Amino acid sequence: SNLPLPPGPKKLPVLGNILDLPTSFEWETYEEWGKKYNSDILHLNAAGINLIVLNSIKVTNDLLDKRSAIYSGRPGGVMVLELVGWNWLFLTMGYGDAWKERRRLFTRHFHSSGTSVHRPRETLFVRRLLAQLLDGPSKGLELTREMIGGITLSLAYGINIRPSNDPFIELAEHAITGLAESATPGLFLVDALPFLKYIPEGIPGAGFQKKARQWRELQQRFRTEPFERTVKDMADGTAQPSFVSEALDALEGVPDAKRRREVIRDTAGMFFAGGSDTTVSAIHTFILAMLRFPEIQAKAQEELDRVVTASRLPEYADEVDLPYVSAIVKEVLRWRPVTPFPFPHLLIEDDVYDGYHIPKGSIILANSWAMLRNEEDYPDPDAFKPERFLKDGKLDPSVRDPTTMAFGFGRRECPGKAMALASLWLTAASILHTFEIVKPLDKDGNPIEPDMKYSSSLVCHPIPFKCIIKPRSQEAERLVRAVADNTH
Ligand code: HEM
Repeated sequence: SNLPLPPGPKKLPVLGNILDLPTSFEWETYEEWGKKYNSDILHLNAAGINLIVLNSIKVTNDLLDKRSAIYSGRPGGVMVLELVGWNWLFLTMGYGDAWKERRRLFTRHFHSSGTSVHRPRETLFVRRLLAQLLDGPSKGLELTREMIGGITLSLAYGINIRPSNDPFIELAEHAITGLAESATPGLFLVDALPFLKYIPEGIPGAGFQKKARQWRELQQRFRTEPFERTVKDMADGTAQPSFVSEALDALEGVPDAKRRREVIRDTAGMFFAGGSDTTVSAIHTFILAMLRFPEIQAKAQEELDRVVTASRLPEYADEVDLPYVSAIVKEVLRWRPVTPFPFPHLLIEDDVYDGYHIPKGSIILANSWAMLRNEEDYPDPDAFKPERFLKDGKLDPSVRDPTTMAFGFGRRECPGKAMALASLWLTAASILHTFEIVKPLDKDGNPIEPDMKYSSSLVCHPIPFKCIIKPRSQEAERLVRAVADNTH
Protein backbone atom coordinates (compact mmCIF):
# COMPACT_ATOMS: atom_id res chain seq x y z
CA SER A 1 0.00 0.00 0.00
CA ASN A 2 1.11 3.55 -0.70
CA LEU A 3 -0.73 4.77 2.35
CA PRO A 4 1.18 5.44 5.55
CA LEU A 5 0.93 3.24 8.64
CA PRO A 6 -0.65 4.84 11.71
CA PRO A 7 1.80 6.96 13.72
CA GLY A 8 4.00 5.59 16.47
CA PRO A 9 7.49 5.67 17.93
CA LYS A 10 10.47 5.51 15.57
CA LYS A 11 11.51 1.99 14.57
CA LEU A 12 14.99 0.43 14.54
CA PRO A 13 15.96 -1.82 11.63
CA VAL A 14 14.91 -5.47 12.27
CA LEU A 15 14.04 -4.94 15.94
CA GLY A 16 11.44 -2.26 15.26
CA ASN A 17 10.15 -0.93 18.60
CA ILE A 18 11.00 -4.02 20.59
CA LEU A 19 13.35 -2.12 22.90
CA ASP A 20 10.71 0.55 23.67
CA LEU A 21 7.79 -1.74 24.35
CA PRO A 22 6.60 -1.66 27.95
CA THR A 23 6.33 -5.03 29.69
CA SER A 24 4.00 -4.03 32.51
CA PHE A 25 0.98 -1.71 32.69
CA GLU A 26 1.35 -1.42 28.91
CA TRP A 27 -2.04 0.31 28.62
CA GLU A 28 -0.74 3.34 30.52
CA THR A 29 2.27 3.77 28.24
CA TYR A 30 0.14 3.29 25.12
CA GLU A 31 -2.31 5.89 26.34
CA GLU A 32 0.59 8.34 26.83
CA TRP A 33 1.92 7.54 23.37
CA GLY A 34 -1.55 8.22 21.96
CA LYS A 35 -1.30 11.74 23.42
CA LYS A 36 2.32 12.16 22.31
CA TYR A 37 1.57 11.20 18.69
CA ASN A 38 -1.84 12.90 18.81
CA SER A 39 -3.59 9.80 17.47
CA ASP A 40 -6.14 7.30 18.78
CA ILE A 41 -4.60 4.64 16.58
CA LEU A 42 -0.91 3.73 16.88
CA HIS A 43 1.39 1.43 14.98
CA LEU A 44 4.27 -0.43 16.60
CA ASN A 45 6.54 -3.09 15.27
CA ALA A 46 7.92 -5.90 17.42
CA ALA A 47 10.71 -7.43 15.31
CA GLY A 48 8.48 -7.80 12.27
CA ILE A 49 5.12 -8.24 14.03
CA ASN A 50 2.74 -5.31 13.48
CA LEU A 51 0.93 -4.14 16.59
CA ILE A 52 -1.98 -1.72 16.30
CA VAL A 53 -3.13 0.00 19.48
CA LEU A 54 -6.65 1.48 19.63
CA ASN A 55 -6.99 4.15 22.29
CA SER A 56 -10.54 5.47 21.77
CA ILE A 57 -14.06 4.08 21.73
CA LYS A 58 -14.75 5.54 18.29
CA VAL A 59 -11.80 3.87 16.57
CA THR A 60 -12.44 0.60 18.41
CA ASN A 61 -16.12 0.57 17.43
CA ASP A 62 -15.29 1.49 13.84
CA LEU A 63 -12.84 -1.39 13.51
CA LEU A 64 -13.60 -4.19 15.99
CA ASP A 65 -17.40 -3.82 15.93
CA LYS A 66 -18.31 -2.47 12.49
CA ARG A 67 -15.61 -4.41 10.63
CA SER A 68 -15.70 -7.43 12.90
CA ALA A 69 -15.70 -9.83 9.93
CA ILE A 70 -11.99 -9.08 9.46
CA TYR A 71 -10.97 -8.02 12.98
CA SER A 72 -12.05 -11.11 14.93
CA GLY A 73 -9.02 -13.37 14.54
CA ARG A 74 -6.65 -14.24 17.35
CA PRO A 75 -2.88 -14.16 17.04
CA GLY A 76 -2.15 -17.74 16.10
CA GLY A 77 0.79 -19.83 17.17
CA VAL A 78 1.27 -17.88 20.36
CA MET A 79 4.26 -19.85 21.41
CA VAL A 80 3.81 -19.70 25.15
CA LEU A 81 0.21 -20.87 24.88
CA GLU A 82 1.24 -23.64 22.52
CA LEU A 83 4.00 -24.81 24.80
CA VAL A 84 1.51 -25.09 27.63
CA GLY A 85 -1.07 -26.63 25.31
CA TRP A 86 -3.98 -24.25 25.83
CA ASN A 87 -4.93 -24.04 22.13
CA TRP A 88 -8.09 -26.06 22.77
CA LEU A 89 -9.72 -23.11 24.56
CA PHE A 90 -11.81 -21.27 22.00
CA LEU A 91 -10.68 -17.97 23.49
CA THR A 92 -7.33 -18.59 21.80
CA MET A 93 -8.66 -19.92 18.46
CA GLY A 94 -8.50 -18.09 15.14
CA TYR A 95 -11.67 -16.91 13.39
CA GLY A 96 -12.70 -20.15 11.73
CA ASP A 97 -15.08 -23.09 11.90
CA ALA A 98 -13.61 -24.66 15.04
CA TRP A 99 -14.07 -21.40 16.97
CA LYS A 100 -17.58 -20.84 15.55
CA GLU A 101 -18.75 -24.33 16.50
CA ARG A 102 -17.59 -23.95 20.10
CA ARG A 103 -18.82 -20.40 20.54
CA ARG A 104 -22.25 -21.35 19.15
CA LEU A 105 -22.48 -24.30 21.53
CA PHE A 106 -21.54 -22.07 24.46
CA THR A 107 -23.99 -19.28 23.67
CA ARG A 108 -26.85 -21.63 22.72
CA HIS A 109 -26.78 -23.05 26.23
CA PHE A 110 -27.55 -19.61 27.67
CA HIS A 111 -29.81 -18.36 24.92
CA SER A 112 -32.34 -21.16 25.03
CA SER A 113 -33.59 -20.34 28.51
CA GLY A 114 -31.81 -17.06 29.19
CA THR A 115 -31.01 -16.04 32.73
CA SER A 116 -32.96 -18.93 34.26
CA VAL A 117 -29.96 -21.16 33.46
CA HIS A 118 -27.51 -19.37 35.69
CA ARG A 119 -29.37 -17.17 38.17
CA PRO A 120 -30.74 -19.91 40.45
CA ARG A 121 -27.28 -21.45 40.79
CA GLU A 122 -25.72 -18.03 41.42
CA THR A 123 -28.31 -17.29 44.10
CA LEU A 124 -27.54 -20.58 45.84
CA PHE A 125 -23.78 -19.96 45.88
CA VAL A 126 -24.07 -16.31 46.97
CA ARG A 127 -26.26 -17.33 49.92
CA ARG A 128 -23.82 -20.02 50.86
CA LEU A 129 -21.06 -17.38 50.74
CA LEU A 130 -22.93 -15.14 53.20
CA ALA A 131 -23.11 -17.97 55.73
CA GLN A 132 -19.41 -18.72 55.26
CA LEU A 133 -18.53 -15.07 55.86
CA LEU A 134 -20.15 -15.29 59.32
CA ASP A 135 -17.55 -17.90 60.26
CA GLY A 136 -14.63 -16.36 58.35
CA PRO A 137 -14.96 -12.56 58.46
CA SER A 138 -11.32 -12.06 57.43
CA LYS A 139 -11.49 -14.57 54.58
CA GLY A 140 -13.59 -12.50 52.18
CA LEU A 141 -11.11 -12.67 49.31
CA GLU A 142 -10.62 -16.46 49.48
CA LEU A 143 -14.32 -17.20 50.03
CA THR A 144 -15.47 -15.10 47.08
CA ARG A 145 -12.85 -16.79 44.89
CA GLU A 146 -14.14 -20.22 45.92
CA MET A 147 -17.71 -19.11 45.34
CA ILE A 148 -17.08 -18.01 41.75
CA GLY A 149 -15.08 -21.16 41.05
CA GLY A 150 -18.01 -23.13 42.40
CA ILE A 151 -20.56 -21.31 40.24
CA THR A 152 -18.62 -21.75 37.01
CA LEU A 153 -17.77 -25.42 37.62
CA SER A 154 -21.29 -26.17 38.76
CA LEU A 155 -22.83 -24.57 35.65
CA ALA A 156 -20.36 -26.26 33.33
CA TYR A 157 -20.29 -29.74 34.89
CA GLY A 158 -23.00 -29.89 37.56
CA ILE A 159 -20.40 -31.19 39.98
CA ASN A 160 -21.35 -30.85 43.62
CA ILE A 161 -18.69 -28.50 44.87
CA ARG A 162 -17.54 -28.83 48.48
CA PRO A 163 -18.00 -25.60 50.48
CA SER A 164 -14.21 -25.39 50.92
CA ASN A 165 -11.03 -27.09 49.67
CA ASP A 166 -12.81 -28.66 46.73
CA PRO A 167 -10.28 -30.68 44.67
CA PHE A 168 -11.81 -29.64 41.32
CA ILE A 169 -11.65 -25.96 42.23
CA GLU A 170 -8.04 -26.38 43.36
CA LEU A 171 -7.10 -28.14 40.13
CA ALA A 172 -8.83 -25.52 38.01
CA GLU A 173 -7.26 -22.65 39.97
CA HIS A 174 -3.75 -24.06 39.58
CA ALA A 175 -4.23 -24.76 35.89
CA ILE A 176 -5.56 -21.27 35.19
CA THR A 177 -2.73 -19.61 37.08
CA GLY A 178 -0.51 -21.08 34.37
CA LEU A 179 -2.81 -19.77 31.63
CA ALA A 180 -2.97 -16.29 33.14
CA GLU A 181 0.80 -16.10 33.50
CA SER A 182 1.54 -17.50 30.08
CA ALA A 183 -1.01 -15.23 28.42
CA THR A 184 0.30 -11.98 29.92
CA PRO A 185 0.40 -9.53 27.00
CA GLY A 186 4.13 -8.83 27.42
CA LEU A 187 4.84 -12.53 26.93
CA PHE A 188 3.40 -12.41 23.43
CA LEU A 189 6.70 -10.84 22.56
CA VAL A 190 8.48 -14.12 23.25
CA ASP A 191 7.02 -15.00 19.85
CA ALA A 192 9.19 -12.35 18.32
CA LEU A 193 12.25 -14.17 19.66
CA PRO A 194 11.54 -17.77 18.61
CA PHE A 195 14.99 -19.02 19.54
CA LEU A 196 13.91 -18.90 23.22
CA LYS A 197 11.85 -21.98 22.51
CA TYR A 198 14.95 -24.09 21.97
CA ILE A 199 16.88 -23.14 25.07
CA PRO A 200 17.17 -26.27 27.26
CA GLU A 201 15.40 -26.22 30.57
CA GLY A 202 18.46 -26.11 32.83
CA ILE A 203 19.91 -22.91 31.41
CA PRO A 204 19.40 -19.80 33.56
CA GLY A 205 16.82 -17.49 32.03
CA ALA A 206 14.96 -20.38 30.46
CA GLY A 207 12.88 -20.96 33.58
CA PHE A 208 9.71 -20.60 31.58
CA GLN A 209 10.44 -23.96 29.88
CA LYS A 210 10.23 -25.78 33.21
CA LYS A 211 7.16 -23.77 34.20
CA ALA A 212 5.59 -24.55 30.85
CA ARG A 213 6.01 -28.29 31.49
CA GLN A 214 4.29 -28.09 34.88
CA TRP A 215 1.52 -25.90 33.49
CA ARG A 216 1.00 -28.36 30.64
CA GLU A 217 0.34 -31.24 33.06
CA LEU A 218 -2.19 -29.20 35.01
CA GLN A 219 -3.85 -27.99 31.82
CA GLN A 220 -4.35 -31.57 30.62
CA ARG A 221 -5.88 -32.67 33.91
CA PHE A 222 -8.18 -29.63 33.94
CA ARG A 223 -9.30 -30.40 30.40
CA THR A 224 -10.37 -33.97 31.15
CA GLU A 225 -10.97 -34.69 34.86
CA PRO A 226 -14.12 -32.62 35.59
CA PHE A 227 -15.63 -33.70 32.27
CA GLU A 228 -15.03 -37.38 32.98
CA ARG A 229 -16.60 -36.93 36.39
CA THR A 230 -19.82 -35.61 34.81
CA VAL A 231 -19.85 -38.50 32.35
CA LYS A 232 -19.57 -40.91 35.27
CA ASP A 233 -22.27 -39.09 37.26
CA MET A 234 -24.56 -39.27 34.21
CA ALA A 235 -23.96 -43.00 33.92
CA ASP A 236 -24.73 -43.40 37.66
CA GLY A 237 -27.85 -41.25 37.30
CA THR A 238 -26.58 -38.72 39.86
CA ALA A 239 -25.62 -35.83 37.52
CA GLN A 240 -27.10 -32.38 38.15
CA PRO A 241 -28.22 -30.50 35.03
CA SER A 242 -25.29 -28.62 33.51
CA PHE A 243 -23.87 -27.46 30.21
CA VAL A 244 -22.10 -30.82 29.75
CA SER A 245 -25.06 -33.02 30.70
CA GLU A 246 -27.45 -31.10 28.42
CA ALA A 247 -25.02 -31.01 25.49
CA LEU A 248 -24.21 -34.73 25.85
CA ASP A 249 -27.90 -35.63 26.08
CA ALA A 250 -28.48 -33.76 22.81
CA LEU A 251 -25.84 -35.95 21.14
CA GLU A 252 -28.06 -39.05 21.19
CA GLY A 253 -28.15 -40.51 17.70
CA VAL A 254 -26.04 -37.74 16.15
CA PRO A 255 -23.34 -38.88 13.70
CA ASP A 256 -19.80 -37.81 14.47
CA ALA A 257 -20.56 -38.14 18.19
CA LYS A 258 -16.98 -38.87 19.26
CA ARG A 259 -15.63 -35.65 17.80
CA ARG A 260 -18.58 -33.64 19.11
CA ARG A 261 -18.06 -35.07 22.58
CA GLU A 262 -14.54 -33.65 22.51
CA VAL A 263 -15.91 -30.29 21.38
CA ILE A 264 -18.32 -30.31 24.36
CA ARG A 265 -15.48 -31.26 26.73
CA ASP A 266 -13.34 -28.37 25.50
CA THR A 267 -16.15 -25.83 25.43
CA ALA A 268 -17.00 -26.68 29.05
CA GLY A 269 -13.44 -25.73 30.02
CA MET A 270 -14.19 -22.15 28.93
CA PHE A 271 -16.65 -21.61 31.81
CA PHE A 272 -13.99 -21.71 34.46
CA ALA A 273 -11.15 -20.50 32.23
CA GLY A 274 -13.05 -17.40 31.04
CA GLY A 275 -15.36 -16.82 33.94
CA SER A 276 -13.54 -17.42 37.17
CA ASP A 277 -10.48 -15.23 37.55
CA THR A 278 -12.21 -12.36 35.71
CA THR A 279 -15.32 -12.25 37.90
CA VAL A 280 -13.21 -12.70 41.03
CA SER A 281 -11.13 -9.67 40.05
CA ALA A 282 -14.27 -7.55 39.77
CA ILE A 283 -15.61 -8.78 43.12
CA HIS A 284 -12.29 -8.06 44.81
CA THR A 285 -12.28 -4.54 43.36
CA PHE A 286 -15.81 -4.12 44.72
CA ILE A 287 -14.65 -5.16 48.21
CA LEU A 288 -11.62 -2.88 47.97
CA ALA A 289 -13.71 0.11 46.89
CA MET A 290 -16.19 -0.42 49.74
CA LEU A 291 -13.32 -0.66 52.20
CA ARG A 292 -11.75 2.51 50.92
CA PHE A 293 -14.98 4.55 50.55
CA PRO A 294 -17.21 3.78 53.56
CA GLU A 295 -19.52 6.68 52.73
CA ILE A 296 -20.44 4.98 49.43
CA GLN A 297 -21.03 1.73 51.26
CA ALA A 298 -23.36 3.50 53.69
CA LYS A 299 -25.34 5.08 50.85
CA ALA A 300 -25.87 1.71 49.19
CA GLN A 301 -26.97 0.23 52.51
CA GLU A 302 -29.48 3.02 52.98
CA GLU A 303 -30.95 2.14 49.56
CA LEU A 304 -31.04 -1.58 50.38
CA ASP A 305 -32.69 -0.98 53.79
CA ARG A 306 -35.38 1.13 52.14
CA VAL A 307 -36.11 -1.18 49.19
CA VAL A 308 -35.38 -4.71 50.38
CA THR A 309 -35.94 -4.17 54.16
CA ALA A 310 -34.22 -6.17 56.87
CA SER A 311 -36.65 -9.08 56.65
CA ARG A 312 -35.24 -10.72 53.50
CA LEU A 313 -32.20 -10.92 51.20
CA PRO A 314 -31.92 -9.07 47.87
CA GLU A 315 -33.06 -10.91 44.75
CA TYR A 316 -32.55 -10.30 41.06
CA ALA A 317 -36.08 -8.90 40.85
CA ASP A 318 -34.93 -5.99 43.07
CA GLU A 319 -32.35 -4.82 40.54
CA VAL A 320 -34.52 -2.14 38.94
CA ASP A 321 -35.25 -0.62 42.34
CA LEU A 322 -31.61 -0.55 43.42
CA PRO A 323 -29.96 1.89 40.99
CA TYR A 324 -27.25 2.91 43.44
CA VAL A 325 -26.06 -0.69 43.82
CA SER A 326 -26.14 -1.08 40.03
CA ALA A 327 -24.15 2.15 39.67
CA ILE A 328 -21.52 0.76 42.07
CA VAL A 329 -21.20 -2.34 39.86
CA LYS A 330 -20.71 -0.18 36.75
CA GLU A 331 -18.14 1.96 38.52
CA VAL A 332 -16.24 -1.14 39.71
CA LEU A 333 -15.89 -2.30 36.10
CA ARG A 334 -14.84 1.16 34.92
CA TRP A 335 -12.54 2.30 37.72
CA ARG A 336 -10.23 -0.71 37.74
CA PRO A 337 -10.88 -2.64 34.52
CA VAL A 338 -10.53 -6.41 34.89
CA THR A 339 -8.85 -6.69 31.48
CA PRO A 340 -7.29 -3.30 30.68
CA PHE A 341 -6.14 -4.93 27.43
CA PRO A 342 -8.63 -7.59 26.32
CA PHE A 343 -7.17 -10.67 24.68
CA PRO A 344 -5.66 -9.39 21.39
CA HIS A 345 -7.58 -9.62 18.12
CA LEU A 346 -5.94 -10.36 14.76
CA LEU A 347 -6.67 -8.57 11.50
CA ILE A 348 -7.14 -11.20 8.80
CA GLU A 349 -7.14 -8.92 5.71
CA ASP A 350 -5.41 -5.71 4.70
CA ASP A 351 -7.48 -2.70 5.70
CA VAL A 352 -7.54 1.07 5.30
CA TYR A 353 -8.79 3.37 8.05
CA ASP A 354 -8.74 7.14 8.20
CA GLY A 355 -6.10 7.27 5.45
CA TYR A 356 -3.86 4.70 7.14
CA HIS A 357 -2.84 1.28 5.89
CA ILE A 358 -3.42 -1.46 8.45
CA PRO A 359 -1.56 -4.57 7.33
CA LYS A 360 -3.11 -8.03 7.34
CA GLY A 361 -1.76 -10.05 10.28
CA SER A 362 -1.58 -7.06 12.64
CA ILE A 363 -2.17 -7.82 16.30
CA ILE A 364 -4.88 -5.44 17.53
CA LEU A 365 -4.70 -4.21 21.11
CA ALA A 366 -7.85 -2.38 22.21
CA ASN A 367 -6.94 -0.18 25.14
CA SER A 368 -10.06 -0.60 27.32
CA TRP A 369 -8.22 1.05 30.18
CA ALA A 370 -7.86 4.30 28.24
CA MET A 371 -11.45 4.13 26.99
CA LEU A 372 -12.93 3.50 30.43
CA ARG A 373 -11.05 6.47 31.81
CA ASN A 374 -11.68 9.00 29.05
CA GLU A 375 -12.51 12.37 30.58
CA GLU A 376 -15.26 13.23 28.16
CA ASP A 377 -17.51 10.36 29.23
CA TYR A 378 -16.16 10.09 32.75
CA PRO A 379 -14.97 13.42 34.20
CA ASP A 380 -12.48 13.00 37.06
CA PRO A 381 -11.83 9.41 35.94
CA ASP A 382 -9.56 8.46 38.86
CA ALA A 383 -12.35 9.03 41.38
CA PHE A 384 -14.65 6.16 42.38
CA LYS A 385 -18.01 7.87 41.85
CA PRO A 386 -21.13 5.72 41.32
CA GLU A 387 -23.12 8.98 41.15
CA ARG A 388 -21.75 9.60 37.65
CA PHE A 389 -24.24 6.98 36.38
CA LEU A 390 -27.29 8.45 38.13
CA LYS A 391 -29.77 11.24 37.46
CA ASP A 392 -32.89 12.01 39.48
CA GLY A 393 -32.43 8.82 41.49
CA LYS A 394 -32.33 6.58 38.39
CA LEU A 395 -29.62 5.15 36.14
CA ASP A 396 -28.87 7.82 33.54
CA PRO A 397 -29.01 6.24 30.06
CA SER A 398 -27.07 9.15 28.56
CA VAL A 399 -23.86 8.14 30.39
CA ARG A 400 -21.86 5.62 28.40
CA ASP A 401 -22.21 2.16 29.93
CA PRO A 402 -18.78 0.75 30.87
CA THR A 403 -20.03 -2.77 30.23
CA THR A 404 -19.89 -1.97 26.50
CA MET A 405 -16.09 -1.78 26.82
CA ALA A 406 -15.20 -3.94 29.83
CA PHE A 407 -16.15 -7.20 28.08
CA GLY A 408 -14.30 -6.80 24.80
CA PHE A 409 -15.56 -6.11 21.30
CA GLY A 410 -17.24 -7.31 18.11
CA ARG A 411 -17.76 -11.00 17.47
CA ARG A 412 -15.29 -11.82 20.21
CA GLU A 413 -17.19 -9.95 22.90
CA CYS A 414 -17.34 -11.95 26.12
CA PRO A 415 -20.16 -14.50 25.86
CA GLY A 416 -20.27 -14.80 29.67
CA LYS A 417 -21.13 -11.13 30.18
CA ALA A 418 -24.68 -11.64 31.46
CA MET A 419 -23.53 -14.34 33.83
CA ALA A 420 -20.65 -12.25 35.12
CA LEU A 421 -22.84 -9.19 35.69
CA ALA A 422 -25.43 -11.29 37.50
CA SER A 423 -22.84 -12.83 39.84
CA LEU A 424 -21.24 -9.48 40.54
CA TRP A 425 -24.52 -7.65 41.14
CA LEU A 426 -26.01 -10.25 43.48
CA THR A 427 -22.77 -10.63 45.43
CA ALA A 428 -22.49 -6.86 45.87
CA ALA A 429 -26.15 -6.38 46.84
CA SER A 430 -26.17 -9.35 49.25
CA ILE A 431 -22.93 -8.47 51.04
CA LEU A 432 -23.90 -4.80 51.36
CA HIS A 433 -27.35 -5.71 52.68
CA THR A 434 -26.16 -7.96 55.48
CA PHE A 435 -22.52 -7.13 56.14
CA GLU A 436 -20.20 -4.22 56.67
CA ILE A 437 -16.79 -4.21 55.02
CA VAL A 438 -14.27 -2.60 57.38
CA LYS A 439 -10.54 -2.12 57.76
CA PRO A 440 -8.85 -4.39 60.31
CA LEU A 441 -6.94 -2.72 63.16
CA ASP A 442 -3.20 -2.99 63.77
CA LYS A 443 -1.74 -3.78 67.19
CA ASP A 444 -2.04 -0.12 68.22
CA GLY A 445 -5.69 -0.01 67.26
CA ASN A 446 -5.19 2.00 64.06
CA PRO A 447 -7.05 0.95 60.89
CA ILE A 448 -4.86 -0.82 58.31
CA GLU A 449 -5.21 1.08 55.04
CA PRO A 450 -5.26 -1.00 51.83
CA ASP A 451 -2.44 0.04 49.51
CA MET A 452 -4.70 0.00 46.40
CA LYS A 453 -2.05 -1.58 44.14
CA TYR A 454 -2.88 -3.87 41.22
CA SER A 455 -1.10 -6.65 39.37
CA SER A 456 -0.21 -6.12 35.73
CA SER A 457 -1.45 -9.09 33.73
CA LEU A 458 -4.11 -10.14 31.25
CA VAL A 459 -6.58 -10.26 34.15
CA CYS A 460 -5.58 -7.62 36.71
CA HIS A 461 -6.24 -8.09 40.42
CA PRO A 462 -5.85 -5.90 43.46
CA ILE A 463 -2.73 -7.05 45.33
CA PRO A 464 -4.21 -9.06 48.26
CA PHE A 465 -5.32 -6.75 51.05
CA LYS A 466 -6.74 -7.25 54.53
CA CYS A 467 -10.40 -6.63 55.25
CA ILE A 468 -13.06 -7.66 57.74
CA ILE A 469 -16.56 -8.47 56.52
CA LYS A 470 -18.79 -8.55 59.61
CA PRO A 471 -22.59 -8.73 60.00
CA ARG A 472 -24.30 -5.34 60.11
CA SER A 473 -26.56 -6.43 62.97
CA GLN A 474 -27.75 -9.44 64.91
CA GLU A 475 -30.88 -9.37 62.80
CA ALA A 476 -28.79 -9.59 59.62
CA GLU A 477 -26.82 -12.50 61.09
CA ARG A 478 -30.03 -14.36 61.97
CA LEU A 479 -31.40 -13.76 58.46
CA VAL A 480 -28.25 -15.12 56.82
CA ARG A 481 -28.27 -18.24 59.03
CA ALA A 482 -31.97 -18.84 58.46
CA VAL A 483 -31.63 -18.58 54.67
CA ALA A 484 -28.51 -20.77 54.67
CA ASP A 485 -30.36 -23.46 56.66
CA ASN A 486 -33.13 -23.44 54.06
CA THR A 487 -30.74 -23.58 51.11
CA HIS A 488 -28.84 -26.72 52.15
C1 HEM B 1 -16.25 -9.57 35.11
C2 HEM B 1 -16.13 -10.70 34.44
C3 HEM B 1 -15.63 -10.84 33.04
C4 HEM B 1 -14.91 -9.97 32.26
C5 HEM B 1 -14.43 -8.56 32.61
C6 HEM B 1 -14.68 -10.63 31.00
C7 HEM B 1 -14.01 -10.05 29.94
C8 HEM B 1 -13.74 -10.69 28.74
C9 HEM B 1 -13.02 -10.10 27.65
C10 HEM B 1 -12.44 -8.67 27.66
C11 HEM B 1 -12.93 -11.02 26.67
C12 HEM B 1 -12.22 -10.85 25.32
C13 HEM B 1 -13.13 -10.16 24.37
C14 HEM B 1 -12.45 -9.76 23.08
O1 HEM B 1 -11.62 -10.52 22.56
O2 HEM B 1 -12.75 -8.67 22.56
C15 HEM B 1 -13.62 -12.20 27.13
C16 HEM B 1 -13.74 -13.37 26.39
C17 HEM B 1 -14.37 -14.49 26.85
N1 HEM B 1 -15.04 -14.64 28.05
FE1 HEM B 1 -15.25 -13.23 29.47
N2 HEM B 1 -15.25 -11.87 31.02
C18 HEM B 1 -15.85 -12.05 32.24
C19 HEM B 1 -16.56 -13.15 32.66
C20 HEM B 1 -16.79 -14.27 31.91
C21 HEM B 1 -17.63 -15.39 32.30
C22 HEM B 1 -18.42 -15.48 33.60
C23 HEM B 1 -17.52 -16.33 31.32
C24 HEM B 1 -18.15 -17.69 31.20
C25 HEM B 1 -18.89 -18.28 32.03
C26 HEM B 1 -16.65 -15.80 30.29
C27 HEM B 1 -16.32 -16.45 29.13
C28 HEM B 1 -15.57 -15.90 28.11
C29 HEM B 1 -15.24 -16.62 26.89
C30 HEM B 1 -15.67 -18.03 26.53
C31 HEM B 1 -14.48 -15.74 26.09
C32 HEM B 1 -13.87 -16.02 24.73
C33 HEM B 1 -14.70 -15.44 23.62
C34 HEM B 1 -14.13 -15.67 22.23
O3 HEM B 1 -12.90 -15.67 22.06
O4 HEM B 1 -14.93 -15.85 21.32
N3 HEM B 1 -16.23 -14.55 30.68
N4 HEM B 1 -14.12 -11.98 28.38
